[in-house]
Amino acid sequence: MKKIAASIMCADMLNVQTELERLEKTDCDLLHLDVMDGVFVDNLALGPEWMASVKKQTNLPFDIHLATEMPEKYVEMFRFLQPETISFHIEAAAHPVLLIKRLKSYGIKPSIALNPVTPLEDILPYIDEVDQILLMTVPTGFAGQTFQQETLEKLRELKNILAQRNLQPLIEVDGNINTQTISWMKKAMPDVFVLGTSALFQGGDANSYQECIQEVRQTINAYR
Ligand SMILES: O=C(CO)[C@H](O)[C@H](O)COP(=O)(O)O
Repeated sequence: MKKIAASIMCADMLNVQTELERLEKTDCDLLHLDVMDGVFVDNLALGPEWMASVKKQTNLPFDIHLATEMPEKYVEMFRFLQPETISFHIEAAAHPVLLIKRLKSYGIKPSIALNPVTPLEDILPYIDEVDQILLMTVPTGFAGQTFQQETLEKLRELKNILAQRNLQPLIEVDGNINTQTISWMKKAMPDVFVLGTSALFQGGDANSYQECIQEVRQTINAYR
């Protein structure tokens, strides 16, 4: 079953409760939460206390993306939220194997993230240890960017490698994900689709959110 994650940093931040209520009425599967430290990326986003308040208002499982240096430190900071998944960047992790083990010991699914410019080779030593691979389709850091076409080849290559090695971590894609960019992935469909400003959060209401998610699901199903 393919999963849809709503990227809450793209929501109307002055009306978060309403946004969460709208998402609860859809068949969205996950809440994607970006942590940005102003160092790994030139942006700041989403702290642990704010997320704790969000958790009280939603039943959606948390899919946390650490767009940070020192992911080891941030895992300790965010683990109390009991997220389903935490993604950390291969570019930032000092000891990926230890971090993966630690996440597992906390009952959190480890996910390894990579930016469009990062070669796939950098994550290959770890792909048999993780539950998910987060393939960024724009440079991590900002909403509203343009899809990087070269990530399509990376996606195909990753799918081939996983098939050859008989591995089944989920592939998550994030960055300018909408029905058009999903249609470009028809040769290699990912498993988890993060929806931000380019599909979901466009100032609509609960109905338009559900329509958007249905349309995205139809597009995914058309190419499976
Ligand atoms: O990854 C992100 C920013 O780096 C956000 O999670 C978000 O998904 C961006 O979505 P969009 O590109 O549709 O605005």
